[in-house]
Amino acid sequence: MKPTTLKTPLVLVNLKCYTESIGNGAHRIARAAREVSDESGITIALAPLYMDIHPIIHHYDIPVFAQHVDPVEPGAHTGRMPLPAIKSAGAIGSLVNHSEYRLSVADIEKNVTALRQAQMLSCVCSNNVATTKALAALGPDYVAIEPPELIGGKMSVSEANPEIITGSVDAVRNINSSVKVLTGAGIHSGTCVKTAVELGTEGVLLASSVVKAEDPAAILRDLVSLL
Ligand SMILES: O=C(CO)COP(=O)(O)O
Repeated sequence: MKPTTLKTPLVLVNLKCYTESIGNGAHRIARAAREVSDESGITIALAPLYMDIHPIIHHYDIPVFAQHVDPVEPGAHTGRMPLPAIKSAGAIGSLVNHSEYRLSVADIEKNVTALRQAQMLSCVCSNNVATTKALAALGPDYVAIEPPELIGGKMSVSEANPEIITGSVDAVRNINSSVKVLTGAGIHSGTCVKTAVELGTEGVLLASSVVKAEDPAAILRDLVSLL
């Protein structure tokens, strides 16, 4: 089987657990992502709640990541989500170590290795340049640098902390140039996305500006407009 790859630049929307992401809300965002992706030719991937992975792929044919995967083998566990379950639902990869779901280094490594062995994509989240260096050494497909203090806010990482983006891009290139860098936190406009890409990233990981928008297609259109 060929390893999964995604065209860059990548816009990855994390639906988190927002009210707007539940049930029909997830379909509303997926429909918008399909529409804007078709119009623009830009890859828009989603990370929905687990139960929406399969329906979103089935109805909208969009690349889907899980928001998290548990570093456990299938077996006698209760309430966990082993990797083969997200794979069988159709996910092409998973976020790992999101700032809202931090893991130990040992568990991050376990997830990155398991995803690679399953020919799925790992997108490991990082909070600063030092952590980015350690995570890049694990060889994930993506490191997504998201300063936690900017997550969910109105000021984007591209505006507030461009140095963390360039620092992460440099650090990753020095450690493992095959790892792609995404950035996120507060991304809300085409200018934020353009700046992130000009600073050397392969795209963005974002949430609230799309998920909480009255018209998700309009904001997605703006986000990809300068690429
Ligand atoms: O945490 C994020 C994406 O995973 C970023 O969230 P916001 O786009 O809401 O700042």
